[in-house]
Amino acid sequence: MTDLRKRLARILLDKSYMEGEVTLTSGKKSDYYFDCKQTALHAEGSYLIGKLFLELLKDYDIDGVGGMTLGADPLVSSVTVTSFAEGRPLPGFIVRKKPKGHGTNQYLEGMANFEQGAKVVLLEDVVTTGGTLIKACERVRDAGLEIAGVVCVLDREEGGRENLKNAGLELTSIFTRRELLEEGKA
Ligand SMILES: O=P(O)(O)OC[C@H]1O[C@H](OP(=O)(O)OP(=O)(O)O)[C@H](O)[C@@H]1O
Ligand SMILES: O=C(O)c1cc(=O)[nH]c(=O)[nH]1
Repeated sequence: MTDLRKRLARILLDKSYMEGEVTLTSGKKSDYYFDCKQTALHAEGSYLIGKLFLELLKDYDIDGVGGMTLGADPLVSSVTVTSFAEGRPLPGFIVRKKPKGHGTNQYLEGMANFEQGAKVVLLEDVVTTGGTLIKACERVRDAGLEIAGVVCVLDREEGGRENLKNAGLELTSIFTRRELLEEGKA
């Protein structure tokens, strides 16, 4: 797994890291940004994310994974495909930012693969304040699922872990920002 982490760190730093002033989802300003989708939609990046998330999930007794669109969409697919290939099939679901508005008018997509009370882990690409994950968790609980954990590719170490803890959620990450920069150097 060390080798996989190193390879993922290189792709993240190469494809996803950018410097320059940006406004974040929370409205905060930052002088750097991780566009994680560039890595999650890269062939090897997608493979590595699936493998490393599954490794983080190996001790979780869960029925599936999900996450808030759009960042989590490719992550959910990576994990479902990899889980099948590795003999531990985990279905996935996606949480919409707004209810569909017509047809089923639902927030969650993919629910035919889940029963009420199913235990799930929510996936996230980048955590800054944790606000997106907290909102996703509310919607998932409202739909009758149980949250067994929250995991992300990158924890920017800007208070998200603490905010999630205050909301009763323990964050696990493939990388903290510090770890990513260390791994990328070595
Ligand atoms: O921890 P937070 O402060 O909530 O910030 C992190 C969120 O911000 C980004 O999503 P964005 O809102 O840009 O939406 P997108 O994935 O639809 O592009 C990212 O994908 C996370 O979901
Ligand atoms: O906080 C955010 O909105 C955010 C930060 C970041 O580095 N990457 C991202 O996709 N969102």
